[in-house]
Amino acid sequence: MEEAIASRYKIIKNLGSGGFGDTFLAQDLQMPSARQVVIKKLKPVHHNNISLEFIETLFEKEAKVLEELGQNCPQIPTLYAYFRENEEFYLVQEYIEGKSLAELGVIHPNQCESILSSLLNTLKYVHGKNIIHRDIKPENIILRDSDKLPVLIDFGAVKESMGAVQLSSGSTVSSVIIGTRGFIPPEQSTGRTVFSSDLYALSLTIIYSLTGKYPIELPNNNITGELDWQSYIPNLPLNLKTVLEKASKIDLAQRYPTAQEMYEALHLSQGQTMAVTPNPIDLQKSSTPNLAPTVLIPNSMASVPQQVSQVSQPLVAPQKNNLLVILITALLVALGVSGGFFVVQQMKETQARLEEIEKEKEETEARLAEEQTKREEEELKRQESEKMRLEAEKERAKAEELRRQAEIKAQSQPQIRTVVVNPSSLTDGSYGTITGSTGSKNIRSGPGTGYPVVGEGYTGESIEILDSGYDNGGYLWYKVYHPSSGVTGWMAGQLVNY
Ligand SMILES: Nc1ncnc2c1ncn2[C@@H]1O[C@H](COP(=O)(O)OP(=O)(O)OP(=O)(O)O)[C@@H](O)[C@H]1O
Repeated sequence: MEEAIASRYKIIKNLGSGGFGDTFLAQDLQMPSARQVVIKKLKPVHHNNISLEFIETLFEKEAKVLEELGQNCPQIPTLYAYFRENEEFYLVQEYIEGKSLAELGVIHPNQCESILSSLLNTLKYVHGKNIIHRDIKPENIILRDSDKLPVLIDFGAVKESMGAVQLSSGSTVSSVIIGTRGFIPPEQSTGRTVFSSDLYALSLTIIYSLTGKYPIELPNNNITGELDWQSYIPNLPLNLKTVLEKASKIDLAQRYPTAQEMYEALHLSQGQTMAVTPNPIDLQKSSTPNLAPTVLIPNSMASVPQQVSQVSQPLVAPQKNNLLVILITALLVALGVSGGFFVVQQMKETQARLEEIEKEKEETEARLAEEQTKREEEELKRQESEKMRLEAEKERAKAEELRRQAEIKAQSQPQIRTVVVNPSSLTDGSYGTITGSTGSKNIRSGPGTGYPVVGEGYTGESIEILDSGYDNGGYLWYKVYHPSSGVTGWMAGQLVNY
Protein backbone atom coordinates (compact mmCIF):
# COMPACT_ATOMS: atom_id res chain seq x y z
CA MET A 1 0.00 0.00 0.00
CA GLU A 2 1.25 3.49 -0.80
CA GLU A 3 2.31 5.50 2.27
CA ALA A 4 1.34 9.02 1.29
CA ILE A 5 -0.85 10.67 -1.31
CA ALA A 6 0.23 13.81 -3.13
CA SER A 7 3.14 14.09 -0.64
CA ARG A 8 0.68 15.58 1.82
CA TYR A 9 -1.68 12.94 3.14
CA LYS A 10 -0.12 10.18 5.20
CA ILE A 11 -2.24 7.06 4.92
CA ILE A 12 -3.29 5.58 8.25
CA LYS A 13 -5.44 2.73 6.93
CA ASN A 14 -7.60 1.53 4.08
CA LEU A 15 -11.29 2.03 4.94
CA GLY A 16 -12.66 0.13 2.00
CA SER A 17 -12.36 -0.71 -1.66
CA GLY A 18 -15.31 -0.52 -3.99
CA GLY A 19 -16.04 -0.70 -7.69
CA PHE A 20 -14.59 2.74 -8.30
CA GLY A 21 -11.48 2.78 -6.18
CA ASP A 22 -10.28 2.86 -2.61
CA THR A 23 -11.09 4.88 0.49
CA PHE A 24 -8.38 5.73 3.02
CA LEU A 25 -8.17 7.29 6.45
CA ALA A 26 -5.19 9.67 6.34
CA GLN A 27 -3.51 12.54 8.15
CA ASP A 28 -3.17 15.91 6.51
CA LEU A 29 0.50 16.68 7.13
CA GLN A 30 0.14 20.27 5.94
CA MET A 31 -2.34 21.18 8.66
CA PRO A 32 -0.89 22.18 12.05
CA SER A 33 -3.21 19.70 13.77
CA ALA A 34 -2.37 17.00 11.20
CA ARG A 35 -6.12 16.42 11.20
CA GLN A 36 -7.56 13.13 10.07
CA VAL A 37 -9.23 13.09 6.68
CA VAL A 38 -10.94 10.57 4.46
CA ILE A 39 -9.50 10.25 0.95
CA LYS A 40 -11.51 8.67 -1.81
CA LYS A 41 -9.44 7.60 -4.81
CA LEU A 42 -11.52 7.12 -7.96
CA LYS A 43 -10.52 5.42 -11.19
CA PRO A 44 -12.36 6.02 -14.47
CA VAL A 45 -14.21 2.93 -15.66
CA HIS A 46 -14.05 3.60 -19.42
CA HIS A 47 -11.73 5.86 -21.20
CA ASN A 48 -11.69 4.33 -24.65
CA ASN A 49 -13.75 6.87 -26.43
CA ILE A 50 -13.53 9.67 -23.94
CA SER A 51 -10.53 11.66 -22.79
CA LEU A 52 -9.33 11.86 -19.21
CA GLU A 53 -9.59 15.62 -19.53
CA PHE A 54 -13.28 15.30 -20.25
CA ILE A 55 -13.78 13.04 -17.23
CA GLU A 56 -11.82 15.55 -15.20
CA THR A 57 -14.24 18.28 -16.21
CA LEU A 58 -17.20 16.17 -15.08
CA PHE A 59 -15.38 15.21 -11.88
CA GLU A 60 -14.66 18.84 -11.06
CA LYS A 61 -18.28 19.77 -11.65
CA GLU A 62 -19.49 17.08 -9.25
CA ALA A 63 -16.78 17.87 -6.71
CA LYS A 64 -17.94 21.51 -6.67
CA VAL A 65 -21.45 20.32 -5.89
CA LEU A 66 -20.10 18.19 -3.03
CA GLU A 67 -18.15 21.19 -1.79
CA GLU A 68 -21.27 23.31 -1.70
CA LEU A 69 -23.33 20.61 -0.01
CA GLY A 70 -20.66 19.97 2.61
CA GLN A 71 -20.19 23.66 3.33
CA ASN A 72 -23.84 24.32 3.98
CA CYS A 73 -25.13 21.16 5.57
CA PRO A 74 -23.55 19.85 8.80
CA GLN A 75 -24.84 16.37 8.06
CA ILE A 76 -22.75 16.01 4.92
CA PRO A 77 -18.94 15.76 5.24
CA THR A 78 -17.02 18.89 4.28
CA LEU A 79 -14.98 18.54 1.12
CA TYR A 80 -11.47 19.84 1.85
CA ALA A 81 -9.85 19.25 -1.54
CA TYR A 82 -10.09 17.47 -4.85
CA PHE A 83 -7.45 16.80 -7.44
CA ARG A 84 -6.25 14.53 -10.18
CA GLU A 85 -2.95 12.67 -10.01
CA ASN A 86 -1.94 10.72 -13.10
CA GLU A 87 -5.04 8.80 -14.15
CA GLU A 88 -6.75 8.88 -10.79
CA PHE A 89 -9.05 11.36 -9.12
CA TYR A 90 -9.07 12.20 -5.43
CA LEU A 91 -11.60 13.67 -2.98
CA VAL A 92 -10.34 14.72 0.45
CA GLN A 93 -13.16 14.89 2.97
CA GLU A 94 -13.91 15.52 6.61
CA TYR A 95 -13.55 12.36 8.70
CA ILE A 96 -16.80 11.60 10.52
CA GLU A 97 -16.19 9.74 13.74
CA GLY A 98 -19.01 7.34 14.52
CA LYS A 99 -20.63 4.13 13.44
CA SER A 100 -22.63 3.48 10.28
CA LEU A 101 -26.22 2.27 10.54
CA ALA A 102 -24.95 -1.01 9.07
CA GLU A 103 -22.58 -1.37 12.01
CA LEU A 104 -25.24 -0.39 14.54
CA GLY A 105 -27.77 -3.04 13.44
CA VAL A 106 -31.21 -2.93 15.06
CA ILE A 107 -32.15 0.45 16.52
CA HIS A 108 -35.16 1.36 18.70
CA PRO A 109 -38.15 2.63 16.67
CA ASN A 110 -38.13 6.02 18.43
CA GLN A 111 -34.51 6.60 17.45
CA CYS A 112 -35.24 5.36 13.93
CA GLU A 113 -37.96 7.95 13.69
CA SER A 114 -35.61 10.78 14.71
CA ILE A 115 -32.95 9.53 12.29
CA LEU A 116 -35.52 9.43 9.49
CA SER A 117 -36.77 12.90 10.34
CA SER A 118 -33.25 14.28 10.42
CA LEU A 119 -32.26 12.66 7.12
CA LEU A 120 -35.42 13.93 5.45
CA ASN A 121 -34.31 17.42 6.42
CA THR A 122 -30.90 16.73 4.87
CA LEU A 123 -32.57 15.40 1.72
CA LYS A 124 -34.85 18.43 1.50
CA TYR A 125 -31.72 20.51 1.25
CA VAL A 126 -29.89 18.18 -1.14
CA HIS A 127 -32.88 17.78 -3.47
CA GLY A 128 -33.44 21.53 -3.27
CA LYS A 129 -30.05 21.84 -4.99
CA ASN A 130 -31.32 19.42 -7.65
CA ILE A 131 -28.96 16.69 -6.47
CA ILE A 132 -29.98 13.07 -5.98
CA HIS A 133 -27.77 11.03 -3.67
CA ARG A 134 -28.40 7.70 -5.54
CA ASP A 135 -26.82 5.34 -3.02
CA ILE A 136 -28.57 5.72 0.32
CA LYS A 137 -28.05 2.57 2.39
CA PRO A 138 -27.08 1.66 5.98
CA GLU A 139 -23.34 1.74 5.09
CA ASN A 140 -23.60 5.32 3.85
CA ILE A 141 -25.14 6.86 6.95
CA ILE A 142 -22.82 7.45 9.90
CA LEU A 143 -24.27 8.26 13.32
CA ARG A 144 -21.75 10.86 14.43
CA ASP A 145 -20.32 10.26 17.93
CA SER A 146 -20.24 13.92 18.90
CA ASP A 147 -23.93 14.81 18.43
CA LYS A 148 -25.59 11.51 17.43
CA LEU A 149 -26.83 13.08 14.21
CA PRO A 150 -26.91 10.99 11.03
CA VAL A 151 -24.37 12.07 8.41
CA LEU A 152 -24.89 11.21 4.75
CA ILE A 153 -21.73 10.09 2.94
CA ASP A 154 -20.74 8.76 -0.49
CA PHE A 155 -22.78 10.75 -3.01
CA GLY A 156 -23.16 8.85 -6.26
CA ALA A 157 -22.87 11.55 -8.93
CA VAL A 158 -19.11 11.91 -8.61
CA LYS A 159 -18.74 8.16 -9.13
CA GLU A 160 -21.08 8.35 -12.09
CA SER A 161 -18.69 10.79 -13.74
CA MET A 162 -16.04 8.03 -13.70
CA GLY A 163 -18.21 5.95 -16.03
CA ALA A 164 -18.81 8.66 -18.65
CA VAL A 165 -19.02 7.50 -22.27
CA GLN A 166 -19.74 9.39 -25.45
CA LEU A 167 -22.71 8.30 -27.60
CA SER A 168 -22.51 8.37 -31.39
CA SER A 169 -24.95 11.30 -31.26
CA GLY A 170 -22.26 13.25 -29.40
CA SER A 171 -24.01 13.41 -26.05
CA THR A 172 -22.38 12.08 -22.92
CA VAL A 173 -23.97 9.56 -20.56
CA SER A 174 -22.73 7.46 -17.71
CA SER A 175 -22.27 3.78 -18.41
CA VAL A 176 -22.72 2.90 -14.76
CA ILE A 177 -25.81 2.84 -12.62
CA ILE A 178 -24.96 3.86 -9.09
CA GLY A 179 -26.90 2.21 -6.31
CA THR A 180 -27.06 -0.94 -4.28
CA ARG A 181 -29.18 -3.99 -5.00
CA GLY A 182 -32.24 -4.07 -2.79
CA PHE A 183 -32.10 -0.36 -2.08
CA ILE A 184 -32.64 1.00 -5.58
CA PRO A 185 -36.19 1.30 -6.89
CA PRO A 186 -37.16 0.06 -10.38
CA GLU A 187 -36.92 3.46 -12.10
CA GLN A 188 -33.32 3.87 -10.90
CA SER A 189 -32.26 0.54 -12.33
CA THR A 190 -33.46 1.71 -15.71
CA GLY A 191 -31.47 4.93 -15.39
CA ARG A 192 -34.42 7.20 -14.61
CA THR A 193 -33.57 8.26 -11.09
CA VAL A 194 -35.88 10.81 -9.42
CA PHE A 195 -35.97 12.44 -5.98
CA SER A 196 -38.33 9.79 -4.68
CA SER A 197 -35.73 7.14 -5.58
CA ASP A 198 -33.69 8.50 -2.65
CA LEU A 199 -36.81 8.38 -0.44
CA TYR A 200 -37.36 4.73 -1.42
CA ALA A 201 -33.76 3.86 -0.49
CA LEU A 202 -34.07 5.84 2.74
CA SER A 203 -37.23 3.97 3.76
CA LEU A 204 -35.50 0.62 3.16
CA THR A 205 -32.50 1.84 5.15
CA ILE A 206 -34.76 2.68 8.10
CA ILE A 207 -36.52 -0.69 7.68
CA TYR A 208 -33.04 -2.25 7.99
CA SER A 209 -32.44 -0.32 11.24
CA LEU A 210 -35.82 -1.47 12.59
CA THR A 211 -35.55 -5.13 11.61
CA GLY A 212 -31.83 -5.81 11.15
CA LYS A 213 -32.72 -7.22 7.73
CA TYR A 214 -31.43 -6.12 4.32
CA PRO A 215 -34.12 -5.88 1.61
CA ILE A 216 -32.86 -9.03 -0.08
CA GLU A 217 -33.32 -10.91 3.20
CA LEU A 218 -37.00 -9.93 3.44
CA PRO A 219 -39.79 -11.96 1.79
CA ASN A 220 -41.78 -10.16 -0.88
CA ASN A 221 -45.26 -10.35 -2.30
CA ASN A 222 -45.09 -12.21 -5.62
CA ILE A 223 -47.78 -10.05 -7.21
CA THR A 224 -46.98 -6.53 -6.04
CA GLY A 225 -43.28 -6.99 -5.31
CA GLU A 226 -43.76 -5.16 -1.99
CA LEU A 227 -41.54 -6.37 0.85
CA ASP A 228 -43.08 -7.96 3.91
CA TRP A 229 -41.15 -6.29 6.71
CA GLN A 230 -44.05 -5.33 8.98
CA SER A 231 -44.32 -8.78 10.53
CA TYR A 232 -40.77 -8.44 11.88
CA ILE A 233 -41.69 -5.40 13.96
CA PRO A 234 -45.36 -5.71 14.97
CA ASN A 235 -45.57 -2.88 17.51
CA LEU A 236 -44.25 -0.11 15.30
CA PRO A 237 -45.79 3.34 15.83
CA LEU A 238 -48.52 3.73 13.22
CA ASN A 239 -47.20 6.97 11.72
CA LEU A 240 -43.75 5.54 11.11
CA LYS A 241 -45.22 2.35 9.61
CA THR A 242 -47.55 4.28 7.28
CA VAL A 243 -44.79 6.59 6.07
CA LEU A 244 -42.34 3.73 5.44
CA GLU A 245 -44.99 1.70 3.61
CA LYS A 246 -45.77 4.56 1.26
CA ALA A 247 -42.16 5.54 0.65
CA SER A 248 -41.17 1.96 -0.19
CA LYS A 249 -43.90 1.38 -2.79
CA ILE A 250 -42.61 -0.19 -6.00
CA ASP A 251 -44.95 2.02 -7.97
CA LEU A 252 -43.34 5.42 -8.21
CA ALA A 253 -46.71 7.17 -8.47
CA GLN A 254 -47.76 5.86 -5.06
CA ARG A 255 -44.68 7.16 -3.26
CA TYR A 256 -43.93 10.56 -1.74
CA PRO A 257 -42.67 12.73 -4.57
CA THR A 258 -40.57 14.96 -2.29
CA ALA A 259 -38.70 14.79 1.00
CA GLN A 260 -40.82 17.70 2.19
CA GLU A 261 -44.04 15.69 1.76
CA MET A 262 -42.59 12.65 3.44
CA TYR A 263 -41.33 14.78 6.32
CA GLU A 264 -44.74 16.39 6.73
CA ALA A 265 -46.48 13.02 6.63
CA LEU A 266 -44.13 11.67 9.30
CA HIS A 267 -44.95 14.49 11.66
CA LEU A 268 -48.55 15.23 10.71
CA SER A 269 -49.64 11.64 11.10
CA GLN A 270 -48.72 11.91 14.76
CA GLY A 271 -51.63 14.37 14.97
CA GLN A 272 -49.36 16.95 16.50
CA THR A 273 -47.94 20.31 15.67
CA MET A 274 -45.26 20.44 13.04
CA ALA A 275 -42.02 19.14 14.43
CA VAL A 276 -39.38 21.36 15.82
CA THR A 277 -36.62 19.11 14.47
CA PRO A 278 -33.59 21.33 13.98
CA ASN A 279 -32.90 21.69 10.33
CA PRO A 280 -29.32 20.76 9.49
CA ILE A 281 -28.96 23.70 7.16
CA ASP A 282 -29.76 26.05 9.99
CA LEU A 283 -27.43 24.29 12.37
CA GLN A 284 -24.92 25.42 9.82
CA LYS A 285 -21.17 25.06 9.93
CA SER A 286 -20.72 28.79 9.33
CA SER A 287 -19.78 31.12 12.10
CA THR A 288 -23.24 32.64 12.74
CA PRO A 289 -23.92 32.05 16.42
CA ASN A 290 -27.26 31.84 18.28
CA LEU A 291 -29.17 30.50 15.38
CA ALA A 292 -32.55 29.31 16.53
CA PRO A 293 -33.83 25.91 15.41
CA THR A 294 -36.49 26.18 12.77
CA VAL A 295 -40.16 25.43 12.70
CA LEU A 296 -41.40 24.34 9.31
CA ILE A 297 -44.26 26.34 7.96
CA PRO A 298 -46.93 23.71 7.27
CA ASN A 299 -48.13 24.83 3.87
CA SER A 300 -44.80 25.94 2.61
CA MET A 301 -43.91 24.21 -0.67
CA ALA A 302 -40.31 25.38 -0.49
CA SER A 303 -37.71 22.78 0.26
CA VAL A 304 -35.62 25.09 2.41
CA PRO A 305 -37.54 25.76 5.59
CA GLN A 306 -38.01 29.19 7.04
CA GLN A 307 -36.60 30.18 10.32
CA VAL A 308 -39.16 31.53 12.74
CA SER A 309 -39.17 30.76 16.39
CA GLN A 310 -37.67 28.36 18.84
CA VAL A 311 -41.05 27.43 20.28
CA SER A 312 -43.29 24.81 18.76
CA GLN A 313 -46.42 26.36 17.35
CA PRO A 314 -49.82 24.89 16.48
CA LEU A 315 -50.06 23.86 12.88
CA VAL A 316 -52.97 26.20 12.16
CA ALA A 317 -54.26 28.94 14.41
CA PRO A 318 -58.02 28.24 14.91
CA GLN A 319 -59.22 31.77 14.13
CA LYS A 320 -57.40 31.71 10.80
CA ASN A 321 -58.88 28.38 9.67
CA ASN A 322 -61.37 29.68 7.13
CA LEU A 323 -59.01 32.07 5.45
CA LEU A 324 -56.36 29.39 5.28
CA VAL A 325 -58.75 26.85 3.74
CA ILE A 326 -59.61 29.37 0.99
CA LEU A 327 -55.95 30.12 0.38
CA ILE A 328 -55.04 26.43 0.22
CA THR A 329 -57.92 25.72 -2.18
CA ALA A 330 -56.82 28.59 -4.46
CA LEU A 331 -53.25 27.37 -4.32
CA LEU A 332 -54.28 23.82 -5.16
CA VAL A 333 -56.36 24.98 -8.15
CA ALA A 334 -53.42 27.03 -9.44
CA LEU A 335 -51.09 24.12 -8.91
CA GLY A 336 -53.57 21.77 -10.55
CA VAL A 337 -53.54 23.82 -13.75
CA SER A 338 -49.82 24.42 -13.90
CA GLY A 339 -49.05 20.92 -12.75
CA GLY A 340 -51.30 19.29 -15.31
CA PHE A 341 -48.49 18.60 -17.71
CA PHE A 342 -46.30 17.25 -14.93
CA VAL A 343 -49.05 14.90 -13.76
CA VAL A 344 -49.64 13.60 -17.30
CA GLN A 345 -45.92 13.08 -17.67
CA GLN A 346 -45.80 11.18 -14.36
CA MET A 347 -48.78 9.06 -15.43
CA LYS A 348 -47.09 8.21 -18.71
CA GLU A 349 -43.92 7.19 -16.89
CA THR A 350 -45.89 5.08 -14.42
CA GLN A 351 -47.84 3.47 -17.27
CA ALA A 352 -44.58 2.67 -19.06
CA ARG A 353 -43.14 1.22 -15.88
CA LEU A 354 -46.27 -0.89 -15.31
CA GLU A 355 -46.00 -2.23 -18.86
CA GLU A 356 -42.37 -3.05 -18.18
CA ILE A 357 -43.31 -4.85 -14.94
CA GLU A 358 -46.07 -6.74 -16.82
CA LYS A 359 -43.55 -7.78 -19.49
CA GLU A 360 -41.03 -8.86 -16.87
CA LYS A 361 -43.82 -10.85 -15.17
CA GLU A 362 -44.75 -12.60 -18.43
CA GLU A 363 -41.11 -13.40 -19.13
CA THR A 364 -40.65 -14.76 -15.63
CA GLU A 365 -43.80 -16.90 -15.97
CA ALA A 366 -42.62 -18.30 -19.33
CA ARG A 367 -39.23 -19.06 -17.85
CA LEU A 368 -40.81 -20.75 -14.82
CA ALA A 369 -43.11 -22.85 -17.09
CA GLU A 370 -40.09 -23.91 -19.16
CA GLU A 371 -38.18 -24.83 -16.02
CA GLN A 372 -41.21 -26.78 -14.75
CA THR A 373 -41.45 -28.80 -18.02
CA LYS A 374 -37.74 -29.52 -17.84
CA ARG A 375 -38.10 -30.63 -14.23
CA GLU A 376 -41.04 -32.92 -15.15
CA GLU A 377 -39.07 -34.49 -18.03
CA GLU A 378 -36.13 -35.08 -15.74
CA GLU A 379 -38.44 -36.62 -13.13
CA LEU A 380 -39.91 -38.99 -15.76
CA LYS A 381 -36.42 -40.02 -16.83
CA ARG A 382 -35.46 -40.55 -13.23
CA GLN A 383 -38.56 -42.70 -12.57
CA GLU A 384 -37.86 -44.74 -15.74
CA SER A 385 -34.29 -45.49 -14.75
CA GLU A 386 -35.42 -46.27 -11.18
CA LYS A 387 -37.96 -48.77 -12.60
CA MET A 388 -35.22 -50.41 -14.69
CA ARG A 389 -32.95 -50.54 -11.71
CA LEU A 390 -35.67 -52.21 -9.59
CA GLU A 391 -36.39 -54.77 -12.32
CA ALA A 392 -32.70 -55.63 -12.64
CA GLU A 393 -32.57 -55.90 -8.88
CA LYS A 394 -35.56 -58.28 -8.92
CA GLU A 395 -33.91 -60.44 -11.60
CA ARG A 396 -30.73 -60.57 -9.59
CA ALA A 397 -32.66 -61.57 -6.44
CA LYS A 398 -34.51 -64.25 -8.40
CA ALA A 399 -31.24 -65.67 -9.75
CA GLU A 400 -29.76 -65.57 -6.28
CA GLU A 401 -32.78 -67.44 -4.86
CA LEU A 402 -32.45 -70.12 -7.53
CA ARG A 403 -28.78 -70.45 -6.77
CA ARG A 404 -29.49 -70.69 -3.03
CA GLN A 405 -32.14 -73.35 -3.52
CA ALA A 406 -29.81 -75.36 -5.76
CA GLU A 407 -27.17 -75.13 -3.06
CA ILE A 408 -29.60 -76.29 -0.35
CA LYS A 409 -30.65 -79.17 -2.55
CA ALA A 410 -27.07 -80.07 -3.26
CA GLN A 411 -26.26 -79.95 0.43
CA SER A 412 -29.21 -82.19 1.31
CA GLN A 413 -27.85 -84.82 -1.09
CA PRO A 414 -25.75 -87.23 0.96
CA GLN A 415 -22.13 -87.11 0.11
CA ILE A 416 -20.16 -90.32 0.34
CA ARG A 417 -16.65 -90.20 1.42
CA THR A 418 -15.34 -93.63 1.54
CA VAL A 419 -12.16 -94.07 3.41
CA VAL A 420 -10.53 -97.36 4.13
CA VAL A 421 -9.50 -97.23 7.76
CA ASN A 422 -7.53 -100.36 8.10
CA PRO A 423 -7.33 -102.14 4.77
CA SER A 424 -5.23 -105.01 6.16
CA SER A 425 -7.90 -105.80 8.74
CA LEU A 426 -10.69 -105.70 6.15
CA THR A 427 -9.91 -109.02 4.73
CA ASP A 428 -12.38 -111.84 4.44
CA GLY A 429 -13.44 -113.14 7.80
CA SER A 430 -13.28 -109.77 9.68
CA TYR A 431 -16.20 -110.03 12.11
CA GLY A 432 -17.75 -107.79 14.68
CA THR A 433 -20.94 -107.69 16.74
CA ILE A 434 -23.90 -105.32 16.86
CA THR A 435 -23.72 -103.33 20.10
CA GLY A 436 -25.69 -100.63 21.96
CA SER A 437 -29.06 -100.76 23.75
CA THR A 438 -31.22 -103.85 23.23
CA GLY A 439 -33.35 -103.76 20.09
CA SER A 440 -33.14 -103.51 16.32
CA LYS A 441 -30.51 -101.42 14.53
CA ASN A 442 -30.82 -100.02 10.99
CA ILE A 443 -28.72 -101.20 8.11
CA ARG A 444 -28.63 -98.52 5.36
CA SER A 445 -27.71 -98.48 1.70
CA GLY A 446 -24.93 -95.91 2.33
CA PRO A 447 -22.85 -94.37 5.17
CA GLY A 448 -25.25 -91.77 6.61
CA THR A 449 -28.72 -91.41 8.07
CA GLY A 450 -29.84 -89.86 4.74
CA TYR A 451 -29.63 -93.26 3.06
CA PRO A 452 -32.64 -95.58 3.00
CA VAL A 453 -32.87 -98.48 5.46
CA VAL A 454 -32.24 -101.82 3.70
CA GLY A 455 -32.35 -104.15 6.66
CA GLU A 456 -32.21 -104.62 10.44
CA GLY A 457 -29.87 -106.36 12.86
CA TYR A 458 -30.15 -106.98 16.66
CA THR A 459 -27.82 -106.25 19.53
CA GLY A 460 -25.40 -109.08 20.04
CA GLU A 461 -25.68 -110.51 16.48
CA SER A 462 -22.49 -111.07 14.60
CA ILE A 463 -21.70 -109.20 11.38
CA GLU A 464 -18.99 -109.39 8.76
CA ILE A 465 -17.08 -106.06 8.24
CA LEU A 466 -16.55 -105.32 4.54
CA ASP A 467 -15.54 -101.66 4.37
CA SER A 468 -15.64 -98.37 6.30
CA GLY A 469 -16.24 -94.67 5.56
CA TYR A 470 -17.49 -91.35 6.99
CA ASP A 471 -20.79 -89.48 6.67
CA ASN A 472 -21.17 -85.68 6.10
CA GLY A 473 -20.79 -85.04 9.81
CA GLY A 474 -17.46 -86.90 9.89
CA TYR A 475 -18.83 -89.96 11.77
CA LEU A 476 -17.49 -93.43 11.10
CA TRP A 477 -19.69 -96.01 9.39
CA TYR A 478 -19.03 -99.72 8.52
CA LYS A 479 -20.15 -101.64 5.46
CA VAL A 480 -21.37 -104.96 6.89
CA TYR A 481 -22.74 -108.26 5.80
CA HIS A 482 -25.55 -109.41 8.14
CA PRO A 483 -25.60 -113.20 7.93
CA SER A 484 -28.98 -113.63 9.80
CA SER A 485 -30.86 -111.63 7.09
CA GLY A 486 -28.36 -112.01 4.20
CA VAL A 487 -28.38 -108.15 3.82
CA THR A 488 -25.29 -106.13 2.92
CA GLY A 489 -25.37 -102.45 3.97
CA TRP A 490 -23.96 -99.74 6.24
CA MET A 491 -24.16 -99.37 10.01
CA ALA A 492 -23.15 -96.42 12.19
CA GLY A 493 -19.75 -96.96 13.84
CA GLN A 494 -21.10 -96.68 17.42
CA LEU A 495 -23.46 -99.64 16.75
CA VAL A 496 -20.63 -101.95 15.77
CA ASN A 497 -18.24 -103.53 18.14
CA TYR A 498 -15.22 -104.21 15.96
N1 LIG B 1 -16.30 10.89 5.47
C1 LIG B 1 -16.20 9.71 6.07
N2 LIG B 1 -15.98 9.64 7.39
C2 LIG B 1 -15.83 8.43 8.01
N3 LIG B 1 -15.87 7.26 7.37
C3 LIG B 1 -16.09 7.29 6.06
C4 LIG B 1 -16.26 8.50 5.33
N4 LIG B 1 -16.46 8.20 4.02
C5 LIG B 1 -16.40 6.86 3.93
N5 LIG B 1 -16.19 6.31 5.15
C6 LIG B 1 -16.08 4.88 5.46
O1 LIG B 1 -15.16 4.30 4.57
C7 LIG B 1 -15.57 3.01 4.16
C8 LIG B 1 -15.58 2.92 2.63
O2 LIG B 1 -16.45 3.91 2.18
P1 LIG B 1 -16.97 4.29 0.76
O3 LIG B 1 -18.44 4.20 0.80
O4 LIG B 1 -16.44 5.62 0.43
O5 LIG B 1 -16.34 3.31 -0.25
P2 LIG B 1 -16.74 1.85 -0.66
O6 LIG B 1 -18.05 1.46 -0.05
O7 LIG B 1 -15.58 1.01 -0.32
O8 LIG B 1 -16.87 1.94 -2.20
P3 LIG B 1 -17.97 2.52 -3.15
O9 LIG B 1 -17.49 3.88 -3.48
O10 LIG B 1 -17.96 1.59 -4.32
O11 LIG B 1 -19.29 2.54 -2.41
C9 LIG B 1 -16.93 2.79 4.79
O12 LIG B 1 -16.80 1.98 5.94
C10 LIG B 1 -17.39 4.15 5.19
O13 LIG B 1 -18.19 4.11 6.36
